[in-house]
Amino acid sequence: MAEARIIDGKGFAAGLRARIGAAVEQLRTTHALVPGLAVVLVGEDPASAIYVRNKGEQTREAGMHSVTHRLDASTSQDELLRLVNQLNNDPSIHGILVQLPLPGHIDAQAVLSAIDPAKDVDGFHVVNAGRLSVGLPALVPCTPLGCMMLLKDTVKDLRGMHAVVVGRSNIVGKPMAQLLLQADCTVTIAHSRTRDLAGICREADILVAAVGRPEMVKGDWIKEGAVVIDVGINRVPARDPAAAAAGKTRIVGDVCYAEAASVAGAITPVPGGVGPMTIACLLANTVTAACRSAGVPLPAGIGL
Ligand SMILES: NC(=O)C1=CN([C@@H]2O[C@H](COP(=O)(O)OP(=O)(O)OC[C@H]3O[C@@H](n4cnc5c(N)ncnc54)[C@H](OP(=O)(O)O)[C@@H]3O)[C@@H](O)[C@H]2O)C=CC1
Ligand SMILES: Nc1nc(=O)c2c([nH]1)NC[C@@H]1CN(c3ccc(C(=O)N[C@@H](CCC(=O)O)C(=O)O)cc3)C=[N+]21
Ligand SMILES: [Mg+2]
Repeated sequence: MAEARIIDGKGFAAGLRARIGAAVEQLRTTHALVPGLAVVLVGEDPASAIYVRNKGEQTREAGMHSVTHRLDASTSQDELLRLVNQLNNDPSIHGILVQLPLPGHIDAQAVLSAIDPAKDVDGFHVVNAGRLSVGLPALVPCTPLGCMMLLKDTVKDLRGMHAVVVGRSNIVGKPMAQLLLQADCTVTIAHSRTRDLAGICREADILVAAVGRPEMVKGDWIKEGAVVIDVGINRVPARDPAAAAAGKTRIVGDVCYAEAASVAGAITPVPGGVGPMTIACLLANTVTAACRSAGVPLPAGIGL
């Protein structure tokens, strides 16, 4: 069997950002509309700090307005809610993202519920989750949206395919399953209590792994020719023992890539697969939110 086709999320994301940049330029010149994104980071989590910096840079590169609020880890829930409320009422801001995880003393659900659903570019508010599940226009969570764009680009006709999603979180697994269902896939959602996970995965034409366990999905869990979307971002010790001893790390997915690549028909790498799509879709959602708030038609080429 030939090696799997590598799904180039990094390249696809660069193309999407270019289309977003062109759309932003159009909105500015024809509607005097500049989409604005506010990212809120509470505390010092180093991984989160990198993503937040990338989000700010890529937002500005696309010609959008970008603000980042870095708050101390000791910030109270009330202070955070006040900031969210201020951003809800700021007409220059069309999208609000509060980086997760939040420190333990803050109720994340209370904060997410305080975001104006029209500015909820993460798509985590119950109003957007509900709209997605009943098939109304919604802001769709960025990671599943990005996975879906890659799938539609990879597979000609998704209808009737058996999609298995491993993971049922509100931010990845559940909305991913909703989007696959909307695309007429037959969807199985697996999780930590699923019996015979390997056997169920082996039935998948499309396998989405969003588990958070390094290289859990093995090559013999994958059907010959299946499309594998690896959402996992797991930091593990560097391959070189000396480097590992010095604390160096590398990133791997939830799928054992080396094994999977000789069985699958197509697969996303980690890094360079789903991750870059997540940030590009955040920019896309911000443009979508800005257009809806201004009553301007959505630009073509930046959605599903
Ligand atoms: N590329 C990107 O842009 C993004 C990547 N991620 C990455 O995706 C992964 C998943 O993230 P997220 O959904 O937030 O994680 P969560 O921890 O919220 O959810 C993990 C899910 O996996 C299930 N699970 C855990 N262990 C097993 C197991 N042994 N067998 C089967 N299922 C299992 C859990 O089941 P149960 O519900 O029963 O506990 C749960 O539903 C992480 O690696 C994360 O870093 C996340 C967001 C964006
Ligand atoms: N409110 C909120 N929304 C999120 O969307 C959100 C969040 N909180 N908390 C953390 C997770 C994780 N996440 C990623 C974004 C980009 C990459 C990414 O760009 N990855 C690159 C680089 C990986 C690297 O080298 O670090 C890649 O996979 O190629 C990964 C993961 C968004 N998340
Ligand atoms: Mg990736």
